[in-house]
Amino acid sequence: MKLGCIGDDFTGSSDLANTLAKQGMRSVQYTGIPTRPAPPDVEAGIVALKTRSIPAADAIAQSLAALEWLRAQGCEQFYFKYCSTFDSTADGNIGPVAEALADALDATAVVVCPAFPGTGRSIYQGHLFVNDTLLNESGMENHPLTPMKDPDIRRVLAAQSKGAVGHVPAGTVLAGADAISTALAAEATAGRRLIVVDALRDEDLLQLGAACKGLALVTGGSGAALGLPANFGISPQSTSIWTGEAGKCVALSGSCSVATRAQIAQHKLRHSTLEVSAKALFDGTVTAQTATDWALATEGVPLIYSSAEPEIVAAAQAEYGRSRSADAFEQFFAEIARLCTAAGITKLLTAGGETSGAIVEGLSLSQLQIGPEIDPGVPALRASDTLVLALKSGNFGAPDYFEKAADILAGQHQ
Ligand SMILES: Nc1ncnc2c1ncn2[C@@H]1O[C@H](COP(=O)(O)OP(=O)(O)OP(=O)(O)O)[C@@H](O)[C@H]1O
Ligand SMILES: O=C(O)[C@@H](O)C(=O)CO
Repeated sequence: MKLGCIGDDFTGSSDLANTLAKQGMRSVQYTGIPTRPAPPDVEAGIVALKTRSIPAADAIAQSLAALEWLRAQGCEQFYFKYCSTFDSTADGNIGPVAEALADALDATAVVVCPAFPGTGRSIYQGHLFVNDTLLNESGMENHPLTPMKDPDIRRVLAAQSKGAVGHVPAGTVLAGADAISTALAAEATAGRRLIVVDALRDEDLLQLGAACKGLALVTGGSGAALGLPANFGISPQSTSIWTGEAGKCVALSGSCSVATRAQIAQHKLRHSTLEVSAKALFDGTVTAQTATDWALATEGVPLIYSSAEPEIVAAAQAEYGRSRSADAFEQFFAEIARLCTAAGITKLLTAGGETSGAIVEGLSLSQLQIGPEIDPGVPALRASDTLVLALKSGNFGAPDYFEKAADILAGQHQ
């Protein structure tokens, strides 16, 4: 294994695996830390954790354990994947985990770059944009678990970190890999170890990738990984043959992101949907069993969702508690996934990083093979001979995502 990756959530890990696979790396996504060595042909191992919004000390401990396993596989470079919208709480966990990994690896210059131009995320003057809006005006300010209220990534990171935060501005990035390398070294010499790097275009990320050759640790969204495979002499190639699965597809969404809500609205035009409110969940009016029974009896691509507008989520959190309602929905969806697969469902679509993490863990899926890209950042995945799935990050995907994803999981639209 050449590149060892640690993802702070499951959809984000599949986003990174998708990028590396498209760039030609033989990539496998692991659910948590594997207990056995990886086969020798795996070039990039992505250990997916669910550490984005847990206490920082737990996130550090799990990330260091993942690092240890990846080191034992012989990796030459390590990558910490977090969200392209820098999702984190006031306590972390991006800064604390990045610093702990840097300590463990003796890394003195660590790139911090959540840019992902393919999905509209760019960084200019240390500020993160989602398309043409600043992060804190993009809808992310209302995120149920990690509301992002400050677009200045340098300031957000500094508040979570022990050390000073550096910056490589766009002017330097546009000058290319050598200029970026020099600037990274200068920031490191000045004692600024975590260094936010501006990036607007894929070309900037390819230059950044070249500048990262030889650095022990790189951190970012999936975009900052774009140029890393080339450092290992690996070039883009077409992905392996995807055969898909016959049978029924069920979609589950606990994602309250703007993009998911638009996708649900579009899906409703042609398919049946079942909305589950926090009240229905806590009252027991809807259970995982009744929701599963509904899905199994419904034609098309049935979608069960708790996704709701920010005001509805805020009211549920006020009544039932933020983490209690999040946990209850996550366990609800995980149980539906277990019941569905036990009933012979072969295709699952899940929306939302936390939701997808709970489902993948609930199904005890140990590793995922990367298939074709459905939309930027979302690959089709094969979990076993009888189960394929796609884990969609909240704000990813086109409005027709659910129907398109179901088709691709079925082996159509190739
Ligand atoms: N109606 C609701 N009321 C309160 N909490 C909810 C509701 N629906 C979902 N949740 C919780 O909100 C959280 C949504 O986070 P999740 O990561 O799944 O989606 P997302 O934030 O859109 O995706 P991503 O993290 O990929 O951007 C989950 O913990 C989920 O259980
Ligand atoms: O980087 C992203 O935006 C996604 O891969 C993700 O992590 C969202 O949860």
